[in-house]
Amino acid sequence: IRLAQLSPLLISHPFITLWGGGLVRACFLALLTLNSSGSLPWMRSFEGLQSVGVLCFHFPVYTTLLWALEQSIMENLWGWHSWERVLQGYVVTVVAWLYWSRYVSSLFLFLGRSISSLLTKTPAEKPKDTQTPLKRLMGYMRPYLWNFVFVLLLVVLSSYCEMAIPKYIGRAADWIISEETSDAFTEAIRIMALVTFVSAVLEFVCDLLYNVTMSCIHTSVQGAVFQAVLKQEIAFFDDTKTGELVSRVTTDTNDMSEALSEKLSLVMWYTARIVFNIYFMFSQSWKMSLLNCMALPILWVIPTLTGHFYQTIAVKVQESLAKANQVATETFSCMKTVRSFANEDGETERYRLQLEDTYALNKKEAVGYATSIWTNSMTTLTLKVCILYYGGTLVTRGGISSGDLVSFIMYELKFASCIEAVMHYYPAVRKAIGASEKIFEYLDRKPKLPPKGTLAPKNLKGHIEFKKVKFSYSATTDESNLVLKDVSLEIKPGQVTALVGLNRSGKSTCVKLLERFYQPQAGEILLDGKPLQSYKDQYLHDKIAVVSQDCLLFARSVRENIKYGNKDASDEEMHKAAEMASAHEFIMKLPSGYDTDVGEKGSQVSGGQKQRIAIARALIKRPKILILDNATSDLDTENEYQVNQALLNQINNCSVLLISNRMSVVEKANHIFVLDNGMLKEEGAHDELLKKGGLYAELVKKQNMGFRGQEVERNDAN
Ligand SMILES: Nc1ncnc2c1ncn2[C@@H]1O[C@H](COP(=O)(O)OP(=O)(O)OP(=O)(O)O)[C@@H](O)[C@H]1O
Repeated sequence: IRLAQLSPLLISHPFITLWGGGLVRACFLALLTLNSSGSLPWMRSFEGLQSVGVLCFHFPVYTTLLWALEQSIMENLWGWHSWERVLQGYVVTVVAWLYWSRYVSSLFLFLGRSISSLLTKTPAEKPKDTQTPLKRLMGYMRPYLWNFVFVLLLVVLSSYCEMAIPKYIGRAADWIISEETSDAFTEAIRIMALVTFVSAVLEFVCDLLYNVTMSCIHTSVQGAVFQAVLKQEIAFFDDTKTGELVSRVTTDTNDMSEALSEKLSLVMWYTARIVFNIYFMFSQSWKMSLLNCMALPILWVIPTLTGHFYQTIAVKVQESLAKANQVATETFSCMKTVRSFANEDGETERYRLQLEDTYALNKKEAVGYATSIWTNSMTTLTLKVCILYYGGTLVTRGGISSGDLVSFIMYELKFASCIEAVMHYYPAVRKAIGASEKIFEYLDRKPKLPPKGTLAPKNLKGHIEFKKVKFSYSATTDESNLVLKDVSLEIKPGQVTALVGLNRSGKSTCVKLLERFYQPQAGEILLDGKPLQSYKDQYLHDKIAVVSQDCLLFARSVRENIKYGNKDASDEEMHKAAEMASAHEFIMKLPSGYDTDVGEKGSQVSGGQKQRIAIARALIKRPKILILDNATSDLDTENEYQVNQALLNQINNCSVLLISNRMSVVEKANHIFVLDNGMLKEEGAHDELLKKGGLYAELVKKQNMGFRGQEVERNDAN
């Protein structure tokens, strides 16, 4: 190249050599890249070829720009093949490659997705797995499209007005320096005052409209996430911790909407200001503006890289915070257990360890933030010094007026602060988008439920049949994992059927299958001869009422708890249900009767009272099938017997499935099924089973012996 440059043909045309050399080098490298079998796939990609372009043409472009700015270019024209320049070329190419691969591609993706999501009519409720968080967010913004169009218009107008002010300051400065006519000065001041006022009013209206719109979007996203979580199958709740769910629905959506309402609006404002800033700068002095713009790519690369870093780290911080929340939620909800084991220090330690993890991630985040701010300040500072120096020389040469320089310096200062602001807020917006990924994960998750049923017959007999049902909580159907093994049983209409067995034999699992919380892996469950899944979900839950051992009450009044899911029920119906559950009497003695708040999880009432309220809650539905799964276990033997008897006597025309560990309670049942380790061992009436002398008889015997043993012990103690 050096020899060619010095040849008699080219020595008088250094510019042609510069550009021609770049072109030859680009063609040669591109050919090599595309034809060589050893080149890497990314090199053959569009980004790879772009990088070749940057490597070969950045220097001719740079030199030409310097020439346009009337700067000395002799050294560049004759020294572009030196090793320093070659090295500099590779450094610039690496930076450009990072810039292209991270920023430009994401910008194109952003624009493409934004436009397509705004134009396509796919409703936000029907997400596709491939949709990115950003596209999903745009989906929620679509109903407010016109609000956003109006906001954008206001942003443009107000930014234009704001950016016009330095121009009139420059004019006023020119008047002060020349002291010609006062008209120009007063006109400049008048226009300045007017545009300042208009800009302020527009900004106010815009902020108001934007924030109101964003709060609407926040509410709808939060509602949708909550609804999506509630729609999931029960197994999802078994696997996902409550703290994590709460964190996703509240903290994450709040963080996201906060960042999007505040930070995104600032990014929008400052971007519009940058655009008008550039416009006014070029109208003041295109040469100085060109110099200013040469620094732009460097100013953009930094936020892009830090933005990407933030996005990745934000997801990790969210996960870590969700885990810490889980520890806190679990500890507070089991506070009595924690206290009774005096394990406050243990729980504090667990929480501390989790917070340490979050702290480590926050430190990384802080390093990224500090680096981006520092590099940004350094670049803008250097740029300011260059502009002042170059502007000064232009004024002395008479290229521009002093007022123009004053305006330009003001534009330059604003430009720097706008770039700084975008750099500051842009990573936060990316971070919010990163955080929203997890939220949309829940929205996108399709519940693993069977197809919806359609049956809702007016008259239901309440006849249930289990036919060779096999079930395992894990996906595998290995014999060792099966909780129910070929269970066949029948609950006849209007009869009391009991299910007994040792702990963990699968009794409650049968109930969960009846409630359709899980699906059997083999066999089928029939209700009035039709498969259970062919019934409508709401219908099924109206007809089947379950009172289980862990009957949870909500932190609301007794009235609200009994009418839960049946808020239209009358007070008479509520009283009747409470009487049937032997609850009316004690409820009336509570401080505010039916309006007494039962406290969190029913902490303000005793275990037995809780269970009676839960029974009333089930009876108010007037169910066709009533399942009592150890529903009265918190009552003493005497009370349990009484409540059960009262219950069974009053319920007419209703199939009852009774699960109890007390044999005295089940002995009155019409039919008894005995489960052992997930298998049906025996069935029959109480007397038949006793005579048989099998597992049931053994259970009865052991319980009687247990009671007698306790009595003997008590007598001995007395
Ligand atoms: N959500 C679940 N996920 C995984 N395994 C479970 C789940 N619920 C119950 N199991 C397991 O299924 C088996 C049967 O439990 P199930 O609660 O049906 O028995 P049970 O006879 O009602 O016991 P108990 O009388 O103690 O209430 C047990 O081994 C239990 O650990």
